[in-house]
Amino acid sequence: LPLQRKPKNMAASLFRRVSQLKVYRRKIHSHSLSCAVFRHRWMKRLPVVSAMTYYCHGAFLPFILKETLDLSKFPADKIRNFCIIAHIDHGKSTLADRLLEMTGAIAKTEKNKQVLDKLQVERERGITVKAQTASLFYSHQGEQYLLNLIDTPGHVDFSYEVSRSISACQGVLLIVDANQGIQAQTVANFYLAFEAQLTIIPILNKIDLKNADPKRVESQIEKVFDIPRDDCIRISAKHGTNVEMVLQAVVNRIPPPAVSSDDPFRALVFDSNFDHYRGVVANIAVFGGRVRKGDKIVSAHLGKTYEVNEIGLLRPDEHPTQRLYAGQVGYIIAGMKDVKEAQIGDTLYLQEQPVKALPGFKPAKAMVFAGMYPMDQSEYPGLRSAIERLTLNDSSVTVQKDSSLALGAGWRLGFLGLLHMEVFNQRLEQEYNASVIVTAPTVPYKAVLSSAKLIKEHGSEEITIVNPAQFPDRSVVSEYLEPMVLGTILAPDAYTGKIMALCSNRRAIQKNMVYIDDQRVMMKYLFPLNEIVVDFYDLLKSLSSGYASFDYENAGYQAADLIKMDILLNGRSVEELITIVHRDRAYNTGKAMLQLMENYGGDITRKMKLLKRQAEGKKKMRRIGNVEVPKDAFINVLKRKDK
Ligand SMILES: Nc1nc2c(ncn2[C@@H]2O[C@H](COP(=O)(O)OP(=O)(O)OP(=O)(O)O)[C@@H](O)[C@H]2O)c(=O)[nH]1
Repeated sequence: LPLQRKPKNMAASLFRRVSQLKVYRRKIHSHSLSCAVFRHRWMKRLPVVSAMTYYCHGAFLPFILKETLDLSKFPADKIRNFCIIAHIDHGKSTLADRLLEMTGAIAKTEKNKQVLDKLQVERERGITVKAQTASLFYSHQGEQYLLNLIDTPGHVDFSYEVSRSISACQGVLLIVDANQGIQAQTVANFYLAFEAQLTIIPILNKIDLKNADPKRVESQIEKVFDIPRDDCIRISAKHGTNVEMVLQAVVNRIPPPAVSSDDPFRALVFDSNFDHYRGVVANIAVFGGRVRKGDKIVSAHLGKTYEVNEIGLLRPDEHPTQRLYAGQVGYIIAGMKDVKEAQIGDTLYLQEQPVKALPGFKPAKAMVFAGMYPMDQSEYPGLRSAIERLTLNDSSVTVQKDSSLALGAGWRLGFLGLLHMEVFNQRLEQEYNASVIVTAPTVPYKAVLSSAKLIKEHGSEEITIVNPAQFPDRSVVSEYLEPMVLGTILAPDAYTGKIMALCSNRRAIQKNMVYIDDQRVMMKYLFPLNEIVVDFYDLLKSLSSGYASFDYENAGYQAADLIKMDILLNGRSVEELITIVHRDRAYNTGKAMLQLMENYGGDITRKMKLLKRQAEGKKKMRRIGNVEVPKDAFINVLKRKDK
């Protein structure tokens, strides 16, 4: 490719030259980071050439990568698979950017911020929602290494993504903000990696900050995780300080995957996406043997056979290769039409060489349920297809049809947590232009049935209740159970009193309390999930002036004195307002909901007068029992949202 002085001319000349080539998949932008993959028509038998162009500080840096990049040069001992884990905002994505730049996977430019955060919600909220993978080439002491980096989300709702990323790795970079120190998710993520017996490299980030206190944070790491302080690497991901040391530590400290290319092929599916043109793109970690284009592979879960259409590395964009070998991490496209065919945790093997499936993952369990309805019933088909398409890429969302007298036909969706639910909602709106009504979230309660007839009907003694309206009557139940979580709170000790009062108000039982240094306390509490799902985190943050952090893990079910609370409007129970509450909470919860109704009361009379004059006024009312309530008021009560 020719290099000319002016970037614009360069772009024009590049476009002229590639006009003979078939543009393959990617759009070309002349003024932004552009990545184009071209397939040469008259060189069919030769390797397909991928040209990547980068617009960087006013100059193009074109270079060519061959699709036939010979991955056999990277036997398992030259491979390191690792992920980055940390508390939210401690700098995972920023460090990932630096690692990508230093190994030449992306160009060094202001525009390339958080390149692994691809979704619009990720960029807007500044959080990582979906784990991403990038293969990096790194040369160390005269040897070439292939480093596979998996960037993971930090928020508790997405810890499922963390655990499955961990399963494809031998080591982790545990990042801790040198100013904030260890936080609740640092602890939770540490244990995920520790229990999986991965090598843990502690990294203190943001040492450039004025208030950074790496010494104090190193002693926290020593005390809480029992990792020698000398193992810590002090860096500034923002400025690139000492990031080279991180790469060296990855090569020197993390063991290579213990696999062999001579074994039969088997690969673990650790993530999958749906592409409308090419079907399912599955991310795999090869645990043995090798695979190439044209191979017939079988998915252990469904026993279905597929032909491999394309395989390759993620850098972080897809880069096709001829083969993938044991120890390597990449993607595979094999004509699967539905993400359910590439289940996360599934094993792929060659048709002619069946192998034992790898231990997969426990499926993600929905912990928060809410009703979702179209604003108007005429929008139902559009919303249905939007939900179907979005769940194709997020298999942790559960979907059940539901209907309501006031809101019409809709769905009851299950999410991993409240943020997960909000993100899903935001994606529906942004990516599919759908407007939805979401009802107040509830948690999955259980009931142990005592009636033989009902046990027979349900096929089991225990049933899960995700819709409060279906709460079985006490006369047929021997016991109600509620989901519990073990919460970890880290905060400066000045707030301990306030935090303890908040927790006891939420029916929590203290399990443990330790000082991690002379000022910070770590507390463990057993909480009913229902008590923390909506506003606990916000309250905790505000009463600790933002200093407390919180994380939780599932802790099974416990018997609870639950009741079903009906709300009567003009003497009739309204199905949508039925709530499951702990007996002690019933009065206050009921009062709060009525208060909300009352707050909208003024609006109701005002709106009634207004709407009477409008022909379409009727449409905006919902007939509930024998009372007409403006739709807005009703929806806001359902959402438990005050004016
Ligand atoms: N001063 C300073 N700021 C940093 C450094 N590294 C990251 N940051 C800033 O910290 C904020 C959070 O960084 P991210 O990389 O988005 O954090 P993250 O851990 O990936 O966050 P999640 O993906 O949401 O979990 C951003 O505003 C970064 O610019 C650093 O070394 N020094």
